[in-house]
Amino acid sequence: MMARETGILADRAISALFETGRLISERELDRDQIQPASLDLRLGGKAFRVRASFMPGPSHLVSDKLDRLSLHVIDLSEGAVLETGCVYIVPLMESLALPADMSASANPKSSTGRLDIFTRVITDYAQEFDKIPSGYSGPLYLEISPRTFPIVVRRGSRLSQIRFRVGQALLGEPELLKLHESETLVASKLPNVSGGGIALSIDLAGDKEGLIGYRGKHHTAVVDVDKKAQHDIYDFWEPLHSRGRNELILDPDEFYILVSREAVHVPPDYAAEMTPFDPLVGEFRVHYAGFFDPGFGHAPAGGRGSRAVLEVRSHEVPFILEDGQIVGRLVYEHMQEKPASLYGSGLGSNYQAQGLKLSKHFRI
Ligand SMILES: O=c1ccn([C@H]2C[C@H](O)[C@@H](COP(=O)(O)OP(=O)(O)OP(=O)(O)O)O2)c(=O)[nH]1
Repeated sequence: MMARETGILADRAISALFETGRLISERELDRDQIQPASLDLRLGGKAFRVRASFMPGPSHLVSDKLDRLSLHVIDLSEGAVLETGCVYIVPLMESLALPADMSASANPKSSTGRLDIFTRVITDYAQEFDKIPSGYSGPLYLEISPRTFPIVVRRGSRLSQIRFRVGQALLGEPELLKLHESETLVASKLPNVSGGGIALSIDLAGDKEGLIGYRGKHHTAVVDVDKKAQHDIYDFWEPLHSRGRNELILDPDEFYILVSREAVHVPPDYAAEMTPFDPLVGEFRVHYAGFFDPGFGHAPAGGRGSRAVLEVRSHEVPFILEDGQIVGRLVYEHMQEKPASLYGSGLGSNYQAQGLKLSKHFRI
């Protein structure tokens, strides 16, 4: 099939960006750094502990702000602990020289969101976080603020990811409904399409044992972001069980890992993104709206029945979530072309065919 002109760049096109000097990295790429529709971004060698988060604004470089706001510089070459409640800025190894018709957007990796590590990509002259305007040329920085667990990171750790886009690629509602009819995007009897996205609701009925989710513990040991299956779940998480009512009272400022009631499907020619549910409907939100890869939940890629894992917080007031309540929406975009490798097929993918799944750092 011919590549579309507009759309999200697939793996091959991301590799080509390196070859043409549109993407520059201070070190050779890691083997699995290019994903089906995104590139993982790597931390550089130092972290700046800053007093507070900031936006550079139209007339400032990030480095200008760091000169003013940096309290201490931390060497990441051997690894260092980033503490909860503190804000750090880390220059990333990758930088950009995008063509005029190409923009990009960034998001925490799902593993980062599941650890409640708040991250946002910042560019020079930025007026928005995680958005890289068309034609941007310059460095990338990552703001990091661990919320629940202190973490160990090092030069090369991958916390955030970036997607590249040519033109406008978002599916309108009629197109989204048509795709849902042929491909079942969200396995719901009554698909709810509105606000440009298809709704996901929460499962609070639980599994056979009535497990509905996990609540992060406080004052834990540190999590090394680069190590898989290192930690015992129960040292970091309190399991939550249904007590018959299929509801959960969200405690403000606690962090919850929950799961969607519906299975989710991203066909190979599309990429999806979860957007938080309208906060006007309740003072809670899916905290880290994330990227969903082409092939996630796709049966030929081993994904049948994959649910979406949801990272949920309530703000200001306690809030009762009920089984089946809408908590987020998936928006879909066209890929420019089908990726060479789909999510779940030989990329070391951690979450294909997942149910209620904590991040890869924990062992059962
Ligand atoms: O809020 C989210 C975001 C994503 N996902 C799923 C869909 C996505 O395709 C998959 C992997 O996401 P990502 O690539 O961001 O995670 P990762 O940490 O890089 O894991 P992997 O190593 O499996 O790519 O997790 C969720 O369940 N919930």
